[in-house]
Amino acid sequence: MPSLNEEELFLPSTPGKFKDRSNTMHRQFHRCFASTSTLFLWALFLVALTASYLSFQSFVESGSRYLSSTWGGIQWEKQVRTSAQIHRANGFSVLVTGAAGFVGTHVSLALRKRGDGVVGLDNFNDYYDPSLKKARKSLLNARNIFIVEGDINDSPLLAKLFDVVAFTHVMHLAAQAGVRYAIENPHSYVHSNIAGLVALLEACTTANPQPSIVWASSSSVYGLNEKVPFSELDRTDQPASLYAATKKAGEEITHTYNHIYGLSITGLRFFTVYGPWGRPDMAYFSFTRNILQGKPITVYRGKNRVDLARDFTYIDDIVKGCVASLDTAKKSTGSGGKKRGPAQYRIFNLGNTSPVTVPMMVGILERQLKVKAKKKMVEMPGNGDVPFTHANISLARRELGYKPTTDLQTGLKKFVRWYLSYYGYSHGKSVK
Ligand SMILES: O=C(O)[C@H]1O[C@H](OP(=O)(O)OP(=O)(O)OC[C@H]2O[C@@H](n3ccc(=O)[nH]c3=O)[C@H](O)[C@@H]2O)[C@H](O)[C@@H](O)[C@H]1O
Repeated sequence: MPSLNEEELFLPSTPGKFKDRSNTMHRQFHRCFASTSTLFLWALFLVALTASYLSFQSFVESGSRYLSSTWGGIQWEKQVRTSAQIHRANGFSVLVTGAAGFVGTHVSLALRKRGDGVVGLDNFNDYYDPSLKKARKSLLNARNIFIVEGDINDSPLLAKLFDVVAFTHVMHLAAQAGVRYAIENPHSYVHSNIAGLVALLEACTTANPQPSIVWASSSSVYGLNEKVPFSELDRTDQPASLYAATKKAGEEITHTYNHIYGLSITGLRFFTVYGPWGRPDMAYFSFTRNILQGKPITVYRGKNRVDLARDFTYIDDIVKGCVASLDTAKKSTGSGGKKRGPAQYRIFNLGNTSPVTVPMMVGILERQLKVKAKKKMVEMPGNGDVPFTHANISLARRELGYKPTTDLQTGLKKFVRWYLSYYGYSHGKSVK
């Protein structure tokens, strides 16, 4: 049986019909043309199929990003706008980064209390117990302050925030804190204190209007300086920790943005801030916990058994310094990403001006808690600590009217009262 040729394969057979050879050429041409256009149609179909598959994929991806994202959407924008609303004459709308942090929470509350609009931003990382940050968030939510959950490195998020609200000020407190933790996790400092800072400044630069920026530097920039008290005019090129180095870098970076883009910048060098809702990684906080739980505490000592000392500064005094900085900040001068004139650039020490040694701080805690600490005196490990800090605050006093009023005894009393009410205290064991 003869096999079917290609022509027959693709044409329906017409049994009993004579095949007219005179039309063969024409038919072949026609079929050839028909098969080319079929191929073309197939190719077109495949291209269309691939294109729709790819666009479906990107739709699915963006959709899932939207669904998994903690920000965005009409409801979210409404919450941001409402939170940013100003409730006093000539008030501010302030973006507070690190709003669920220790200082961020207190500053946000103070601003809201006087009628400023406040939108918080915090990534709720687990450097220390995130449940404390969530509790601070609840505190803020109860005062109608909305906290956006997100990272300062998230440029689309920052752009969106500035798109939704014309912030007059940014209070930038988000950072990787802690002096000694930098040995364990150096990259976290670069991520938050360098890359995150740059991402924020970029967003502020292109925002219209550009906000004025007040941000947290640190007393640690004075590093190994021996001349006391530390003045803003002193050298700051001998950092003893990566934390200090990133804060110092922040001062240089903000200066660059001030110079090129006209951003108004105020950097605040905080001196060992303490108080209610504080950071559990700090000595006064972890000592309190250990003392109550009957656990030993490690007290570092300097060379030749010299006690370490800090210019411990109470949170309420720091808040006053932050708010005064916002109040006295001049407007940024840039617009459309371009500088239009010189802009304000300031740096202030915010300390207490009366250093206290660490063993004295422990003594105060013992008296407040009515429990004797099990002290282990250990030579200060060379992991970033400095032997003492002491702020000269003349500049802040003159320019901001800054005047700290809380001594360590009074401040720790308030802290201990908060600690016991928050964590509870039963039979020497702290709960929660
Ligand atoms: O001013 C700042 O810019 C920084 O202040 C804070 O750093 P510090 O002044 O180092 O505070 P903190 O850790 O409470 O140690 C206090 C004292 O206790 C000693 N210390 C500490 C721990 C310990 O186990 N034993 C001990 O003796 C220790 O040797 C030190 O002498 C912030 O954490 C930091 O984020 C930054 O803001």
